[in-house]
Amino acid sequence: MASKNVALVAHDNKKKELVAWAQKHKDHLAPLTIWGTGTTGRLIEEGLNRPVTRLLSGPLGGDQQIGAKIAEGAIDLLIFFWDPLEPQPHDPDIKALLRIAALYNVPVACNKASADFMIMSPLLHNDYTADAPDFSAYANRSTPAD
Ligand SMILES: O=C(CO)COP(=O)(O)O
Repeated sequence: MASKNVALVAHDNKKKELVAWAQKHKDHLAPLTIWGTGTTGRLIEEGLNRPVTRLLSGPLGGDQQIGAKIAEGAIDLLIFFWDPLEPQPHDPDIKALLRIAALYNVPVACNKASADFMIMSPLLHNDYTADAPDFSAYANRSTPAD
């Protein structure tokens, strides 16, 4: 079975929390391929001492790159500790990332408790595959498969 892919993203005030969370769940993360936005990815790499596929920093387009990977079906789980107390310069990109994850039926954890539930779920570690997104309500929208 190909390894599953998890994207880890955190805003600056939440980075320490995400690194500590990742260290706590090092064993659960071990079989997964980890993706991350630029700065988060570097901190996770250092914190776990293992490679992370790093994209651009969020404000420079990293959220959009993660969103594109989701649209391509490359991400199985998004853990995104966004900051509920501080506006970000790239708020539209953050909204877009959360939107695309909802659209493509990708599980999203936005805080430690939901991340705990998801990373320890047997569904993630067995051969569960989420339903493909159902676009039938949007019959006029074309996709490359049409
Ligand atoms: O801004 C981010 C997510 O919206 C994260 O970007 P960095 O990981 O580069 O800080």
